[in-house]
Amino acid sequence: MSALNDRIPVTILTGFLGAGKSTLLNRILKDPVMKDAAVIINEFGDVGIDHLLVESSGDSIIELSDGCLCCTVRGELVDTLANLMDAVQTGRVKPVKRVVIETTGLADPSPVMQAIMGNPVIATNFELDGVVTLVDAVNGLQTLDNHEEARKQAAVADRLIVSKKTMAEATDGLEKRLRALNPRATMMDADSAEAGRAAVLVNGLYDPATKIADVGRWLQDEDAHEAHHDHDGDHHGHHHHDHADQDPHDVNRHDASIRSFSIIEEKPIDPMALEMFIDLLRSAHGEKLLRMKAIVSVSDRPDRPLVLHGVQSIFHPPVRLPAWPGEDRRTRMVLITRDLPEAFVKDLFDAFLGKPRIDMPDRAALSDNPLAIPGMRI
Ligand SMILES: Nc1nc2c(ncn2[C@@H]2O[C@H](COP(=O)(O)OP(=O)(O)OP(=O)(O)O)[C@@H](O)[C@H]2O)c(=O)[nH]1
Repeated sequence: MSALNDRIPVTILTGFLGAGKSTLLNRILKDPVMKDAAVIINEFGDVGIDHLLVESSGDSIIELSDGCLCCTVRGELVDTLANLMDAVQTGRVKPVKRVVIETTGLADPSPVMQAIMGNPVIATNFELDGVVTLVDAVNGLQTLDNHEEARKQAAVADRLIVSKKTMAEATDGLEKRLRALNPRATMMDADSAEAGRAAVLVNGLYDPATKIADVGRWLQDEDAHEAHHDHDGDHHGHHHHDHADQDPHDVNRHDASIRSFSIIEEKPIDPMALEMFIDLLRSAHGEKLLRMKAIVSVSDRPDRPLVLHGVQSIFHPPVRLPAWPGEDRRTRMVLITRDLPEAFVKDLFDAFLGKPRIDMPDRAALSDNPLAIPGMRI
């Protein structure tokens, strides 16, 4: 198959134990569009019952053995995806248009995302499309308090789906907290009709068929936000918004280390500077980088933006879009970090762009990093 053009989108469906992942997936699988989808379910515990709950099973439901996705199953997930690809290519199973991975409730989603992006064979054939996270309205707040994995699940989501709302007394607190943790994810109720449609699984940075990016969706309210906070005094030439930083009392102390912010740059970026910036970010601060998505104007081909996305130190091979998806031709990056302050990342970015500040090291001082970025040759 011709790589890159035909990559199969993979959606990760996550959410804490009992949040309603299987229930929602069952509904979604009834959507006729899902007949060409493969579902991979990661079990935790000895008895694999989830696959029995997923009613429309058949050949396309694949179950991983029990175990934590972050260690043993990561290799198994790679093997499973490789086998699936092989089965499709040799005609043993019908072509697959989408893969859904339902994670165990206890999983940190990052290793799952990395399994898709980090292996060259897998990344040639599959594209991480997005992360859909279910949050239970009854236990959600408490789960977020008690489990780092649950906070990460919510922070990296493209879509947040709140389940069991009818059973909860009030959901304002939970929704506010999810908003602070992840200002850009679209939020919906599990009970709503739209939550049960296959379209909830589609969150990609661009459509793999047309390569048209949906930047508006992944930047969410960026424009609305800019209208309210016009940072006129921003002498670095790009705007920034730390959504989680509005009111310190708004942010739960457990969530305080997780940040979501954007970097916007007007001028096209020198490819070497971009490469070095990403390289340093991922090699030196990878574990703090929960997620990054970017559409970049690169100075060698400013008419054809580059889409980058990564999780921790692992990045998908960059994709050149045929054209800009809209009028706005600025570089836009969205980062979700943990214990990595916005100001630090922005100073780093400025330094690589050749905008050093008096108290900051310049690009030359930062660029003696020996690590190369696989797939980052642009
Ligand atoms: N009222 C209500 N109940 C729900 C909803 N979603 C799930 N449930 C119930 O919650 C329980 C757990 O749902 P599952 O779909 O098994 O949850 P899960 O996230 O797959 O659970 P694990 O696989 O254990 O992590 C079941 O009894 C469901 O019927 C919802 O939106 N509303």
